[in-house]
Amino acid sequence: MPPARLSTKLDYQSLLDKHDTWMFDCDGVLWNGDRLVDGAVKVLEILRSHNKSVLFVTNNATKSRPSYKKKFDKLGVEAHVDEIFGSAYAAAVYVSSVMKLPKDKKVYVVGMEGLEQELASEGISYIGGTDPADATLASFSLSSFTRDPAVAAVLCGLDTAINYTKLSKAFQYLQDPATTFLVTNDDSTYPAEGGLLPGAGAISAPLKTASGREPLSIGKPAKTMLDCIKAKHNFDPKRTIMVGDRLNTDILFGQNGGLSTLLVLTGITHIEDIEGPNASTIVPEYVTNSIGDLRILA
Ligand SMILES: O=C(O)[C@H](O)[C@H](O)COP(=O)(O)O
Ligand SMILES: [Mg+2]
Repeated sequence: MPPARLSTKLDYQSLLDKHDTWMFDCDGVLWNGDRLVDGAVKVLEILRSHNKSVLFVTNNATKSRPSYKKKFDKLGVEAHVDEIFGSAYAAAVYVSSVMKLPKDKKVYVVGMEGLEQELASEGISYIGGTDPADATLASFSLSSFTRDPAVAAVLCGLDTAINYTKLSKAFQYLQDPATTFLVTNDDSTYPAEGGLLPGAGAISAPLKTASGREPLSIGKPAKTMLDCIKAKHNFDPKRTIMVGDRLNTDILFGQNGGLSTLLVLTGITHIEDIEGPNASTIVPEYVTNSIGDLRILA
């Protein structure tokens, strides 16, 4: 069944009446890079004025929840830290609460401050990440590498300072099948301001190729992220809607969780991805151009 294309005030009013909890993806929905989508602030205000629960669910692992709160504040978007769920947070919770990584073990991180901060918040020891010693474009020599025997997992997320040294070190650990291979998410591209950039999936791809291993992906569409939200918020899946810009993460995440799904066309997905001969098999329930369209409810 094709998605319902929202257009009239009645369409948006009906969506508002049917859903108490609104989960918003961030990149490509609320903003692209640091550029807000037109109407995003107003729409969130309208939803809150109707006593709707608003949550933010992002696969972007570059920031911790407190760091995201600073971005929300800087952009003038009302958000509370406990409404924000990022894949860095979900990955840290997974390592601590699901893997139950022993205290004498460590994680080798390919990623940025967000991942490090969330791991630290969960009491997880890590190496790698933004370690200045790894921030080099020099070629990598194994003669200068000493494996840390405490490393029991490799965790890879979006790293805009990726280099051969980080990939080489992570790969050393991944050659041991006992080392757990985790990625925060698999997004192939990142919807930045003005266009697309390589996403987290493009950062972990070299490790998958070199190791021949498939990692466990924590972020959307996996249920781990929803489990993290359920641990902090009560919501009725039947009266919850996931608003996203990527079919194989946001919309699939919503479908996997039994949520309604609203696709917006301000990020990754274009109308030809859901209509016509090359349409995806992942079909959102609703589609609208932008979350700004919901300003009609003002
Ligand atoms: O590359 C990535 O990690 C993702 O493209 C990006 O961060 C997605 O973020 P989201 O759309 O889930 O907010
Ligand atoms: Mg997105």
